[in-house]
Amino acid sequence: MHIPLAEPPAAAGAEHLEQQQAAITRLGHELRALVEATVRTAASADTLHRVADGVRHVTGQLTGRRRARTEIPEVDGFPGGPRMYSPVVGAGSPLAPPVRITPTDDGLIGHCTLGIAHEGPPGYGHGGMSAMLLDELMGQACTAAGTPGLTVSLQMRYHQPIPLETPLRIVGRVTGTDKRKIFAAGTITTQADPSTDLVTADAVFITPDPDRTRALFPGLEEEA
Ligand SMILES: CCCCCCCCCCCCCCCC(=O)SCCNC(=O)CCNC(=O)[C@H](O)C(C)(C)COP(=O)(O)OP(=O)(O)OC[C@H]1O[C@@H](n2cnc3c(N)ncnc32)[C@H](O)[C@@H]1OP(=O)(O)O
Repeated sequence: MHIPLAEPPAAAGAEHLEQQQAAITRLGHELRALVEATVRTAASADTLHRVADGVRHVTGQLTGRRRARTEIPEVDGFPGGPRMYSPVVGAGSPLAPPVRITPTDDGLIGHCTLGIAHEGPPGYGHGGMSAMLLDELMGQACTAAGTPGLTVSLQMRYHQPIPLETPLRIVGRVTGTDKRKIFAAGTITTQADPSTDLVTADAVFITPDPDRTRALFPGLEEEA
């Protein structure tokens, strides 16, 4: 079983997928604005109840077919393609900052800004968010290197707090491989001061064997 990295959407239907992705991105943007307003507001209880009623009404409009748990959305490519609903990079996810990733000669660089919704200590990023950002960047670096894998070990080191509302730079790169094991490293700095590490991480990823891959991801299309 050979699993190819995801290709961009085929020409037929590409326009439909682009329209879907644009709409998903727009809704994600509005939802993130709602989340930001929600965690910052000092509105009265009456107002909060009224807004909650409105949100419940809006949620009720997302009717129709719902995707199954293991289904890969048509707008996504896995592994190696867009992940519209990822809690890290997904433009459609209100949970995601979202991180924008670009390749480099040595791995991947991600850019994002964390908001108050990602707060741990007052004014600073939640340590779990840092782990999520680095896990994603290192995981995607494995995929970009042609060796996609699942995290089996994640070692975090927190050197300085991550400032909120400050553009961040997240680096992920593969440092070695040993059969199905891929070793990776990552750092978070501010964009303004990329030489001062705020958080660093080392991780081990494993490419599941073909039987495990089929069992874990039944939605993956196989290539003969
Ligand atoms: C192509 C298919 C798609 C692939 C996937 C793509 C995903 C693309 C997502 C990209 C973006 C997501 C980025 C976020 C990444 C997540 O969030 S991943 C989610 C969190 N991780 C998980 O849920 C993984 C849970 N773990 C598992 O399911 C199983 O451990 C795995 C990964 C399937 C591996 O199981 P296994 O194949 O039975 O592995 P096993 O034979 O026990 O061990 C293999 C080798 O690794 C070693 N090993 C095992 N555990 C460890 C460890 N903790 N430390 C060091 N070595 C270890 C073993 O000693 C063994 O070594 P050797 O004896 O061969 O030298």
